[in-house]
Amino acid sequence: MYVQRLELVDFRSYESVAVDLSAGTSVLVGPNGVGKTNLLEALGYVATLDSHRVATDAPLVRAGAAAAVIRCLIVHDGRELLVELEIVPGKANRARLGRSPVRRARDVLGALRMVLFAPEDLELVRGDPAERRRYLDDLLVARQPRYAGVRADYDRVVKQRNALLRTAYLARKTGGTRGGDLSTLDVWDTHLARHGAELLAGRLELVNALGPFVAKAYDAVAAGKGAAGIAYRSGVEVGAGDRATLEEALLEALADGRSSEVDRGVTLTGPHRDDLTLTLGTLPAKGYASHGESWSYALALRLAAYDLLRADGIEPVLALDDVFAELDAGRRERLAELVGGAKQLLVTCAVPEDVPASLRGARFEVSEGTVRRAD
Ligand SMILES: Nc1ncnc2c1ncn2[C@@H]1O[C@H](COP(=O)(O)OP(=O)(O)OP(=O)(O)O)[C@@H](O)[C@H]1O
Repeated sequence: MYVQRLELVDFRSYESVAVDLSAGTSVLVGPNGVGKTNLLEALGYVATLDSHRVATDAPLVRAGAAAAVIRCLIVHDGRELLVELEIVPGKANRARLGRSPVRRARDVLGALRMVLFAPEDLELVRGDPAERRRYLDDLLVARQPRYAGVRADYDRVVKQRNALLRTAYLARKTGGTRGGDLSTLDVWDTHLARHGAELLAGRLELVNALGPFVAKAYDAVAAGKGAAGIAYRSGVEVGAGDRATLEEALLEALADGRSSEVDRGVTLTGPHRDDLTLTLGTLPAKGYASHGESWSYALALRLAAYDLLRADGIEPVLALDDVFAELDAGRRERLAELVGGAKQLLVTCAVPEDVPASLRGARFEVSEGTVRRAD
């Protein structure tokens, strides 16, 4: 699959821009702050309905504008598919697929498969568990878009269960009598266990499949310095990892933890509290790995995601934001070898010489608000 055209209206720094791309490598060149990452971020948003840089949509809309539009023409198996997203902060996104409106924006997930590596990915190694959960869930959805619905159902249940626990907690704290009714908590436990087990089973299967790809990618990126290993860390006993066992385990854990949840007014059990453990040799990467090792690990996680999708028969778009400036000459060449065969590779850089000659495909010059083909 590859992106043939990207159009943006009032997205980030762009009032209106259109970029015609092709399969193979495209290098987006320009000084710092001119809007190179904004272009990749827009594509990433089409792929995940999320920004890799911000948690809310408001910064994605050009300052002073009310809404942003991303239009993206994708070519997959020789067929063209147009995806259009309108982002209005505080409201649900409006989406079109092939010019027809879709009921929910998440129906566009799967139209564009993309793996984006960006400097922010260092947080995958050094940041909170939420970063690693998002990495897993985005990949889960890229492999099987139905998981977008599973995740949304699970998030809704946690939110409603939390609201119930919180209301009871506040009622108790203020000595009130209203709002302290927890009689529906059992029903919410059942919902949480059902949706949670489905999400958990998906993540466990994913981590199993991903492990060898992470080890291989780290080895390639860091040239044999230590072995990278990943493991899923769950708050419940996962057993064989099948849905029925996980549902039971979650129900049991919810029953065991009921009193502390009621005491604290929040849901403490479930996949929304889990983590992906990253190790280098025998040590955890977080807290132990050097800057360079952490950076290589983050890159390896993205390259592994790319390789796994390819092994599934999905050829995603690969985007590398500002990656070559961080690497010495040897590592640059090795990375170029690893990614050079991508169906579509998008690379950003401030200094064109940082990008190995073997990757010099189409070149685009980015300057404030404009993108110009330069070769
Ligand atoms: N909502 C917005 N409205 C207007 N301008 C914005 C908005 N969000 C970001 N910008 C501008 O976009 C620019 C940053 O663009 P981007 O991050 O794409 O730069 P870049 O070319 O990738 O830079 P670098 O090489 O430093 O990574 C900044 O000048 C910022 O002020």
